[in-house]
Amino acid sequence: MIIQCKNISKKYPGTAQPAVQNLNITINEGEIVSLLGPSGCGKSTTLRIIAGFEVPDEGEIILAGKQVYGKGIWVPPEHRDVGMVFQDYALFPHLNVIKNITFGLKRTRDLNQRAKDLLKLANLDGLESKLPSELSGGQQQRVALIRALMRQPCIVLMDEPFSNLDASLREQLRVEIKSILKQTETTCLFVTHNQEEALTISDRIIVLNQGKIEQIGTPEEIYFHPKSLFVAKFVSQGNILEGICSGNTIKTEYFSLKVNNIHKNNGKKVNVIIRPRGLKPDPNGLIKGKIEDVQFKGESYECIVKLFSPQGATTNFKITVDVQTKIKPGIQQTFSIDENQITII
Ligand SMILES: Nc1ncnc2c1ncn2[C@@H]1O[C@H](COP(=O)(O)OP(=O)(O)OP(=O)(O)O)[C@@H](O)[C@H]1O
Repeated sequence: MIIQCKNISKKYPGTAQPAVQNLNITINEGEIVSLLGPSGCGKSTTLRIIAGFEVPDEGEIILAGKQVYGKGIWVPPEHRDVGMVFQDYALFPHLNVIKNITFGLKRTRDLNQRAKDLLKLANLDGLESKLPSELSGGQQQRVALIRALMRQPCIVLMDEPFSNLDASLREQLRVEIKSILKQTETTCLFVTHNQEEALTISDRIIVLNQGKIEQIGTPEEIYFHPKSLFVAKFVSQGNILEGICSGNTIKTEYFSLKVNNIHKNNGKKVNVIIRPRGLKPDPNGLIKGKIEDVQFKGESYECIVKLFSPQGATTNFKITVDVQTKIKPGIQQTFSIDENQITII
């Protein structure tokens, strides 16, 4: 185990709520784990506590088997053996690439070889003598990662590493950074508020809400089996309807669904979460709606559909359909439900 955080809590002076509360986190060697949550949920505080830039009020932190906080011990950041990668790259502007990545290290033959290998792996070979200002944002972020890796830290901590880049570059860099981390067998904890980013890059995701852990799991577990409404809404952008179980049917205000294994909930209220691909245009479908908005996303359309209840109520659903689907704003459309895209909580 590379990181063990036990019952970490931190409240900043003068604030009403703790920034993080009773966090228990373990990260295994070679894992890429993301801390995912909305602004202010405590992601950066958690990362900074692990790095040693913030001191928690209580708990214990063990990094690569060494106690760095708790039981009367506090190890300063420079002795924690962690590498940091920041949103704004934090490269030395007056030093070229090779000097940036070897800064503060003894230039031995082994070190030079390591620098060469890592630059090649990050597709930066040939750029050794360039200054940061002569590089693109994606190249600068890869230099920042290589600089962290040069010291062979037990873990790399990344705080929103992609957020300064535009959307297409961000997607490309995610793939490149993941590949570098995996090829170097680096353990990594990274912070993001972007659910798509967390789903694509992580082996496991820790979802934080108001300083507490909502759920920890693989991207698939978090996406397909959210344990709370918060996770369902935040991670899978699910549409939520209240329903009542009756036999193997759930009745909602807008439609009824046949669902297996819900007999034990007979008569109970549940929440039905329908992910964006759960409502499918179907000429034989029984659910009626009106397309309110259509956004082209390249591989798919993201649409807002207004559903009508028999009693005259309406609600807006966010759905995703393939680009082959004939859909445009203003049309009436019938839909069916894809049971694989539903979670009952
Ligand atoms: N130095 C500080 N002093 C007082 N309160 C702070 C301090 N740093 C953070 N906070 C508060 O602690 C809470 C958690 O902040 P934190 O920055 O960890 O959240 P975050 O999830 O990283 O948010 P963001 O994505 O916006 O950076 C917030 O309510 C924030 O206002």
